[in-house]
Amino acid sequence: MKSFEQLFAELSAKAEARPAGSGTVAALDAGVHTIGKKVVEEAAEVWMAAEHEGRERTAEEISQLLYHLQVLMLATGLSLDDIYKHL
Ligand SMILES: N=c1c2ncn([C@@H]3O[C@H](COP(=O)(O)OP(=O)(O)OP(=O)(O)O)[C@@H](O)[C@H]3O)c2ncn1[C@@H]1O[C@H](COP(=O)(O)O)[C@@H](O)[C@H]1O
Repeated sequence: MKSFEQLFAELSAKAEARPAGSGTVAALDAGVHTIGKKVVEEAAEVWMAAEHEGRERTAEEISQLLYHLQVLMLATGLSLDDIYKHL
C-alpha cells in the first residue's frame, strides 16, 4: 500500500532513471495525447464500476485513474503543489 505522494515520488524517480520495463517510462515516451486517452478510458471505467461493479472494483479503478493522472502530471511538468494549490 502507498499514498498518493509516495506513488508520485516513485513515478518521478522512474521518469528520471528510466529503468527498462517500466510502464511509466513507456507511457511518458508515448506522450500527452496517448496518456490523455488513457485518463479518459480509466475515468469511464471508474464511472461504470461505481454504477455496476461495487466498492472494491470502484476503488481499484480509482487507483488506476490516479496513477494515469500522475503520469499526465509528469508528462506536463506539473508538481504535487501545482495541483494542491487549486484544492
Ligand atoms: N499503480 C500503478 C498502475 N495503475 C494502473 N497502471 C497501468 O494501467 C493499466 C490498467 O489499465 P486496465 O486495467 O484498463 O488494463 P489494460 O486495459 O489491460 O491495460 P493496457 O493494456 O491499456 O495497458 C495497467 O495495465 C498498468 O499498465 C499502473 N501501472 C503502474 N502502477 C504503479 O506504478 C509504479 C511504477 O510502475 P512501472 O513504471 O510499470 O514500473 C509501480 O508501483 C506500479 O505499481
